[in-house]
Amino acid sequence: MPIGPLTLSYGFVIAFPDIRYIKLSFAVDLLLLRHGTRSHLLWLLPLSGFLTARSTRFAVSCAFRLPCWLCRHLHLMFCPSSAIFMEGASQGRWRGRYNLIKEVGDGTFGNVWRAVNKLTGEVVAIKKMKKKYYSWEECINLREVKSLSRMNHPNIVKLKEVIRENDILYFVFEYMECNLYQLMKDRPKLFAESDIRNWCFQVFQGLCYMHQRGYFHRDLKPEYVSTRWYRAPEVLLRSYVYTSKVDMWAMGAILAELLSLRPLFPGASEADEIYKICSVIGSPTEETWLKGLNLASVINYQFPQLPGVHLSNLMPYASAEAVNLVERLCSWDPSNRPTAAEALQHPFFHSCYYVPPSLRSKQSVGQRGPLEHQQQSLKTNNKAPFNSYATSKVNAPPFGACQTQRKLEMSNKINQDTTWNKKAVGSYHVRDARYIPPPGRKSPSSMNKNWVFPRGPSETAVANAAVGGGRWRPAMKAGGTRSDLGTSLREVAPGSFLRERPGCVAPKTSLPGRLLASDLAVSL
Ligand SMILES: Nc1ncnc2c1ncn2[C@@H]1O[C@H](COP(=O)(O)OP(=O)(O)OP(=O)(O)O)[C@@H](O)[C@H]1O
Repeated sequence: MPIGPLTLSYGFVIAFPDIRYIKLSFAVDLLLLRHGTRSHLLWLLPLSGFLTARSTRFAVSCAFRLPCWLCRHLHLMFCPSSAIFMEGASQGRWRGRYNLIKEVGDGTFGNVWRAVNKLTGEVVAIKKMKKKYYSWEECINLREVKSLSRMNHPNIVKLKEVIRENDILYFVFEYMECNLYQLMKDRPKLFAESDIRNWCFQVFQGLCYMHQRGYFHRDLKPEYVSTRWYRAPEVLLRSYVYTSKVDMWAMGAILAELLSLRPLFPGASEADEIYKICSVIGSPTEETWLKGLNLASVINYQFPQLPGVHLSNLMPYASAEAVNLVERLCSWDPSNRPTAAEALQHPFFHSCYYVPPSLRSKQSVGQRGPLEHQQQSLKTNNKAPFNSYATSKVNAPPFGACQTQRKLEMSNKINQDTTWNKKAVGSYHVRDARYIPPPGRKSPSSMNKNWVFPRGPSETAVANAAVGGGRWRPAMKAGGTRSDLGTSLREVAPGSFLRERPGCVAPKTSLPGRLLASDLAVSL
């Protein structure tokens, strides 16, 4: 009789009651003990041997795991925020608590399932990590876990539980019904700007919260699409140090995409990405981004010399405020981009703030709502409401001051008879506006039919300017490909998303704009 190992494993049956094969083994061995080795029960012996071998293996592994288990409980004792961490076993068959409905996504690091909590009926997203985790320490030190467990904001997707069972790690997130890509892809006409304002306001609130706590997302994008399109130039040029301003760049690109239903910088490669940026916002100069020129020279890269276009040509139906915000967010120099807190003060978001009725303009007439009317009266009185921001930026015009100017520029530019404008404005007719899918879903060549960039001789030159000589730079997130900018840059792997639910109106009370922050990085 295999008494020794069994005695050991019985002990662990108590500690880990939901390990089913141990329970089974326990039952079979009891049977053998009761009936001795009666011949008609001899057939049970091989089965018992097999189960006992498993029990032995389990017992040995438990002996190794026990210290980790104790560590985790000590950790829980001293770190209350980690109450979301659960050893699957101690939760008593956590799978029994959730109904897995269907797989909704397959990321680099895990598969995501839609599931329902049987007890509460709550719909959740369960992400099963592909890599095995052999200790709790490994799990607790994961960037995703460390950062998300500290975030508690209505516009940041909630990490509800972290479960480790049989060395497999599961994250239970609140479920997001929709993402920006899904919203845009079947969209037959442009979104109302009030909707875009509402969504972005919420995302900026989430970002503000996150940035103020020393974290940034660094992989904001509408969905599972090319991260490159939203990647800030300092990252493309492999700056050693980058900050939360990379999120602000991405938000500029996303806002523009929402306003026009076309990606703003749809680069087919890294070199092409920089080319696209130059062709939209104009090449950087010593005045606009000296540091960027230095970064480029370090990797032996030469910017194409392009004048850029007025963003209002690319989004002719966007308000001057919206265009101005995109312009500010997509500044070459990160220090010229507003912070999330500053962006929330931008005139584009004025109507998102509640103004008590007593302070609202008495003359609010016509079709404008009182808030919009008040905003309008601020404009006509030429009061830049947030002068502190405006004066702190030497090169940047104050938000309020530029509005009239931008409107004039916009109407002039739309009438200009250039190939760029003709094509851009023509393709932006509201009734024809359709989302241009990312290359993963449609080939870049077919995409170019809809997204026309001025092609000059420099484009090939830029692509060919992918020369060696640059140093390898550590990327903040592993994985990826060889850079076409010459050095072995590791691409910032896609990691996380911007989520929002459609149909929300009141930004302060509803929760559509969520940051799915699985790729949070700590600010340097
Ligand atoms: N909380 C959620 N609610 C709804 N769907 C989600 C949620 N989290 C993830 N998904 C879906 O699962 C997919 C994979 O998400 P996941 O976070 O694993 O990886 P990823 O960040 O998209 O990709 P990668 O890991 O390759 O960067 C997403 O594209 C999304 O469609």
